[in-house]
Amino acid sequence: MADIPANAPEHCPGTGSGEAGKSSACQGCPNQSLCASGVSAGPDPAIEEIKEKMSAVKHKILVLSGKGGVGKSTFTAHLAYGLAEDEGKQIALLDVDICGPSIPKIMGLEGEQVHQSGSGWSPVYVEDNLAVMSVGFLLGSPDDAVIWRGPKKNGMIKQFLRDVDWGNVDYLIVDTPPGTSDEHLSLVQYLSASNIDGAVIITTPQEVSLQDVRKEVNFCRKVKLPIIGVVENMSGFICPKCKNESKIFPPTTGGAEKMCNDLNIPLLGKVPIDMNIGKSCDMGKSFFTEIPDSPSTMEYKKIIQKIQDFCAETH
Ligand SMILES: Nc1ncnc2c1ncn2[C@@H]1O[C@H](COP(=O)(O)OP(=O)(O)OP(=O)(O)O)[C@@H](O)[C@H]1O
Repeated sequence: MADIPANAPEHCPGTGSGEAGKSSACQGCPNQSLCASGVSAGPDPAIEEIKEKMSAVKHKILVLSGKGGVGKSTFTAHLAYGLAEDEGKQIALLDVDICGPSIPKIMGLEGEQVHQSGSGWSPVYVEDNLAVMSVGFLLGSPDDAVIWRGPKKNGMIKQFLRDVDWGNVDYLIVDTPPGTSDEHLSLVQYLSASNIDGAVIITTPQEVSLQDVRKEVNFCRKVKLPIIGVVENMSGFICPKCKNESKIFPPTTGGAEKMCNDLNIPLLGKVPIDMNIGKSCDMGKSFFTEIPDSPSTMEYKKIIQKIQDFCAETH
């Protein structure tokens, strides 16, 4: 008997049917590649196991972007650093940017490996209260390419969510690939029973990036993923000498602010360009400790506070 998901399009053939993901009714459905991969045929016992594991994780946040290169992984790393400043809180960062894992480099963890213990895969610790897991830890060299089809990516995400020994966690932050791909569908499928707090979407002020954010917002709405808000990154450059601001990527359509107003979603903040951000990331160090008084650091921290406030209101 075919199982019809709640957000299915009209004439959905159902996840248990041979037509799942392949019929004309599936075109444009956010679940299409997931259904076509066959992972949703029949109840997946991993969902219950993941739900059990995730019951020890208080807040879950996905970091998304429409385009690549807009600063999503940099933001994710600094969200984790910022939250971990409260030593009483346990933070976990999961990098599921399977084809381009940059978190190990940004956080100075290149060459680290994952160890298997009796209670699962042990994550790599940046601080006592900041644990990281990335597909990058499973590759032989940072130059190795991951060329996987949907079902294999789905299997890896399942393992990451079910088998990593995070312990009790206050915030799990997930760095995702740009766009909406197999990885996003798998995450939503596996975490849907586990109360995701919501998604933070990163963009630059340019229309070319904002256009893809609108798609991202549609995706979130279709799969019922709450949107915590949008971060406009690389939002101008403040000259360290004269303090004048130059718009390096001038918005032609009103930038993220207008888009957020139009779509009725919060704009969490605008992070200016700071050349030292790239430098800190290349050195694998936190920009917050490297340049604590940068306008970008201050804006990041305001945004992190807003995200904490959002999560505190949800549960
Ligand atoms: N506010 C900023 N000011 C200056 N440089 C920045 C800023 N934010 C990010 N960068 C730099 O921009 C580049 C891209 O950032 P990042 O790798 O985080 O993007 P991304 O969106 O995760 O890309 P992808 O999804 O393709 O991996 C990096 O070199 C990073 O150091």
